[in-house]
Amino acid sequence: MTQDELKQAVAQAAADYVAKHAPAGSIIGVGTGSTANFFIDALAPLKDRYKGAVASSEATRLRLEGHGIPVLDLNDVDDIPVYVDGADEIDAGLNMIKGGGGALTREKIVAAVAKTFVCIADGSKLVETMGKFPLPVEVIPMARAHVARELVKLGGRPQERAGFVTDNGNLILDVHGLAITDPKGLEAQINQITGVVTNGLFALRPANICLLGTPEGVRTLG
Ligand SMILES: O=C[C@H](O)[C@H](O)[C@H](O)COP(=O)(O)O
Repeated sequence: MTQDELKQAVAQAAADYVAKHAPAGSIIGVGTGSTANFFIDALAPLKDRYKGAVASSEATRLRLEGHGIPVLDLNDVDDIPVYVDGADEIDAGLNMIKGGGGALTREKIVAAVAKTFVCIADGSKLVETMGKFPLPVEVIPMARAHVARELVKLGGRPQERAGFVTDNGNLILDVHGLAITDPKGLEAQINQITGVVTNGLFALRPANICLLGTPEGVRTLG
């Protein structure tokens, strides 16, 4: 199976999960990225069952609207039963690195509201120790040099993502060379650096389940 076929399989499994667990009339949280895009396509046939979706990025908003799925402002929503999103890396504890597409902050906000976070990923994303994928950190532009110096003190090699601006008007530092043995501790520590908006570790709010695409079928973790 190709990587896209694995992503499609987990996206369909997530749509089936939503159909089973999100009550009719509820609002679905939708992540960002290539795997989340397959999920949006799989969700489209179910759209009349739900009130709409909350999008974790402008790209996701456009794709949802392209399918005729109403997109709601998170400030008008109290309850998101299920949030579905991809990951760049995930470990056995369902901690994740996210933000390869730069949408980490809005993803973290939607995930904070959601009751259940369903991570969808092809098998290549499952790792023993996270950190091979450079950790994205969203930074207020005037704090770039200060935050980079602080990240070096933590043992990382930050690199500005060239020419990239987040949906929130900020920049991304991708931090190379971290072996993340304490994901919760590192997530909290990086978020303490003045000028950091948030970082791509999802360990303080990990996924609740992961639907993992393998050539043998979709495995459920968690
Ligand atoms: O900012 C992007 C998101 O965190 C994505 O969910 C993550 O990068 C995974 O993307 P993909 O499904 O394209 O591998």
